[in-house]
Amino acid sequence: MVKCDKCQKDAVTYIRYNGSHLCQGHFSEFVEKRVKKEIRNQTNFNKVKNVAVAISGGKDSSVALSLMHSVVKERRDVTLTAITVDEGIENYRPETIKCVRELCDKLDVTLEIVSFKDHVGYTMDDISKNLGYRTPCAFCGVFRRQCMNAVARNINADIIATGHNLDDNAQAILMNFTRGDVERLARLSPHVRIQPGLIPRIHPLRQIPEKETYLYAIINEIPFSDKECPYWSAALRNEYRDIIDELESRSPGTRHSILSSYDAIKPLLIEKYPQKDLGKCKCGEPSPSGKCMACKMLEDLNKK
Ligand SMILES: Nc1ncnc2c1ncn2[C@@H]1O[C@H](COP(=O)(O)OP(=O)(O)OP(=O)(O)O)[C@@H](O)[C@H]1O
Repeated sequence: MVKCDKCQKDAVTYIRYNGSHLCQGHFSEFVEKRVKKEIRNQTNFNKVKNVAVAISGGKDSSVALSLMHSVVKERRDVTLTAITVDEGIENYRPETIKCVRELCDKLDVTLEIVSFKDHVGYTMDDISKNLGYRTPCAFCGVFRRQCMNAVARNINADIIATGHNLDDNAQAILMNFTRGDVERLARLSPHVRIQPGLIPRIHPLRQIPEKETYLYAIINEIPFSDKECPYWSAALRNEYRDIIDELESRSPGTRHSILSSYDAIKPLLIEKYPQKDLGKCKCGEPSPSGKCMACKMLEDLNKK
């Protein structure tokens, strides 16, 4: 059995991009150190007093909530709330919500659940029957972000932490580069600019590969669901996931390089694409151009 590089215990994993073998304890420490550093870098706790974590019940957001909880519990001046959006996806969301409740009970964190049905009038299963030229994920992403933002604003959250990991971040960066959507690159979260009505989103797990969050959740007995969304195969992201996986397997460390290149040019992107003042849509959500995307999509759906 291969031993841990830091002690005499058996290794549970090999980290290819830095060549280390780690036991359970040292692996957990390796993850926690980087996540806590990211939380500190992305959050100014002198100003942030009310933290929301968007949790779907998957491994990443469940790990994000657990680690945010371990940072926040040492601070009496900061409150933590979990937010879950119930999109109305049969055979998927009910099971994941069960896991969310279990974790919130375990950590004693207040949970706010908001449903598409109540917020936009349709479940995702209803919407999937009337997609038109759009993919289900196009609707789901827009409505979900709107629900998350509205709830976070209602509870006076200063930030929303999501479970986006290193793979998610590298995919988003590559996707926007290859599409030539440079302006959107400047706006990717973690958000560094504060916009009225839009609660900034942070990514505590942005340095952690997906496989590591999975292992961390298992080792630390964090309840989560690994059920897959039935609409997953339609996600545009999947193509970029395959490309990045291939690059990473040939050249370990590629995902970290994509992220650090992006971080190096982000200040220049922000300078080139200065923040547009956000107006307010009639629904109350911030929008750069009058009617927000969610209202436009809803109008399309109502016509059908
Ligand atoms: N239904 C939801 N309710 C609350 N937050 C959500 C929901 N779906 C996604 N999120 C947030 O957006 C992040 C990225 O979404 P994604 O679809 O990749 O998550 P997932 O695969 O369902 O689960 P996870 O990222 O937790 O493993 C999640 O980590 C979570 O923070």
